[in-house]
Amino acid sequence: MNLAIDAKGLHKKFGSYTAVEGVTFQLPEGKKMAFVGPNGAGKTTTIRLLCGVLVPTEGTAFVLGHDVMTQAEEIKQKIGYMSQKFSLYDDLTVEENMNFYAGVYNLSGQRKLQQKQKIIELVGLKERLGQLVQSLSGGWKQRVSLACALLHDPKLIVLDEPTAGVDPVSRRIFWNIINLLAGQGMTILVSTHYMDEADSCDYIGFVFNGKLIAFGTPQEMKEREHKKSLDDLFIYYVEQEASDDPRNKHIKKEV
Ligand SMILES: Nc1ncnc2c1ncn2[C@@H]1O[C@H](COP(=O)(O)OP(=O)(O)OP(=O)(O)O)[C@@H](O)[C@H]1O
Repeated sequence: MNLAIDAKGLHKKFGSYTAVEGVTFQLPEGKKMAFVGPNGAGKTTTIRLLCGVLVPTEGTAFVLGHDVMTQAEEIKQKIGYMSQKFSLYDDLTVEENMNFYAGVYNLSGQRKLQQKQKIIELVGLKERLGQLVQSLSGGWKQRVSLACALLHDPKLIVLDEPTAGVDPVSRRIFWNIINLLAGQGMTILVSTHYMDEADSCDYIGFVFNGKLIAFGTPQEMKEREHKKSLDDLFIYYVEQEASDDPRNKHIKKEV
């Protein structure tokens, strides 16, 4: 089994604050995984560690066989990363944004043309190419951002809350594209607050207080803990974690 991600004991401190604490998991190639957790739990920081954007304080991680400590540039060239804020240029058109990202990934000539054409079709952007990004709705911005992250044919795409604040129809269209890519063998890591999105993934990691408090397939976790839904399962894990940690006694009452 080839691993797309192999993380062991990842820690990240900002000053004296620990944002990520001992994150360990393995994601096989070709699988879909969701990080689920409340705001501030450490999902984005973990994602940024795995994408080679942040350097871990402790621990190791290999992404597509590359070490996050020493081969961050190789990782950035091989993965597609869609950050929470979409990282698009508002005052450029859709196509100009795609051209910019083609440059970032060193695409030129025939290959650039072919890749652009393929992705425009996949994501359904043909009618929007000349439109300024600032005039697009959130759903369209999300699709343009995905298109930019796919231009270089990455084997792994990492999506940080891609559907936050997006309408249900756009959310459905977006997931149809993601599932098409997964069907073609692409590995997907996505962070989300939507349990239905997480439930459709092969693996789920529940993140709370900087820790990966549970990891597994949705089915096996629900069966193991005798829970009907992911909501119940998540609350169960958070309560357990909170009751183990005297600093979190209040959480038990709140959830
Ligand atoms: N550069 C930084 N400097 C200091 N603290 C940071 C920095 N980046 C993140 N943090 C803190 O680390 C914690 C984890 O943040 P992170 O963005 O990873 O959470 P998250 O689970 O992605 O939350 P959200 O769902 O709101 O995006 C938060 O308390 C945040 O304020």
